[in-house]
Amino acid sequence: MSVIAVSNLHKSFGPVHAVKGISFTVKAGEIFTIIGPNGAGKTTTLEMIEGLLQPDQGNVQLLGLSWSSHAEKLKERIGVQLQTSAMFDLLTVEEHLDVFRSFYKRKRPVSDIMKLVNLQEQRKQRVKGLSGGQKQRLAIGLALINDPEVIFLDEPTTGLDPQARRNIWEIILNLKELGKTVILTTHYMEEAERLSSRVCIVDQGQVVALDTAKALIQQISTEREISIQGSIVEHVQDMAVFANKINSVKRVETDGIEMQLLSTSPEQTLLELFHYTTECGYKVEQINIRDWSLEDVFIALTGKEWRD
Ligand SMILES: Nc1ncnc2c1ncn2[C@@H]1O[C@H](COP(=O)(O)OP(=O)(O)OP(=O)(O)O)[C@@H](O)[C@H]1O
Repeated sequence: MSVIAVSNLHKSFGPVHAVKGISFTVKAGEIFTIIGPNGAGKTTTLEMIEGLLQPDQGNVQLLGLSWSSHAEKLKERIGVQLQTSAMFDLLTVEEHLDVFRSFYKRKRPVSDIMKLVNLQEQRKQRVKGLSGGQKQRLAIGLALINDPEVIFLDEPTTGLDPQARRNIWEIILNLKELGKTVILTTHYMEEAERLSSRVCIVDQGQVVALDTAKALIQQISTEREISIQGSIVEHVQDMAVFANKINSVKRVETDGIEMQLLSTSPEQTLLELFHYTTECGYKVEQINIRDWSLEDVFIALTGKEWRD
């Protein structure tokens, strides 16, 4: 069943056509990630689904309901963490959760939330003393206080250090374990690849691609890049001549003691190549098989470099 169904969403701000006909559906229990560069239209799309912005055109169905007829019901059933959260510097973590809890009929115990977002030790700490990562975890905790079925997280890890980012990833994966549906936006390709059930790549207000990260990556190429480092330039040149004759090898380039191959079957290519180097007594110092990433998908589909 679709928890979210958006069709043909459009939104302009004056002359800026920020969202140009976005459509997708999100299934129950998915971590659905909208990824795209700055200004791609991610937040605008999210805010139209969250009921914070009125679309100029198009339709949003959330939990089978629409904002125009069921706003109050929907607010009880969703949780929203905005890109920037206004908090009260002098209130503690626990006090924040208590205040937000009072806004809802349906609620989860504060102790549960503190455990979920790993803030038990900071429960008596005032917000002004929290680190960036802790503040962000509290913002997520506030979005969870009504035990929502659908949780919207708008760039929850932007600006955080790698460890703090990983802590948030863990929370998001736990939400999936709890059966929640999570809609996430991010700039970070690695994050999208690690967390998402499906990834929606957005650029200039439009969906460029939508699928699992694995399927998107497979779609751009069945070829893999293999880098090999030898020890003597002449040997590497011989290896390149040999590699060029291997059926599964589509391209060979050398640069000094480095050789790069594009292969449709890395295992087969390496097997044949090692057979050759062993026979010739050539030394191979290092091998690296590069995985394609979502970044490669973005570049292949838009012709643009990814700007993190
Ligand atoms: N309230 C607004 N008034 C005017 N222009 C806006 C407004 N909100 C967004 N825009 C413009 O709409 C476009 C899409 O913005 P949006 O914030 O949705 O992008 P985004 O993908 O979320 O970007 P970021 O990753 O930087 O948050 C941008 O060109 C932005 O400047």
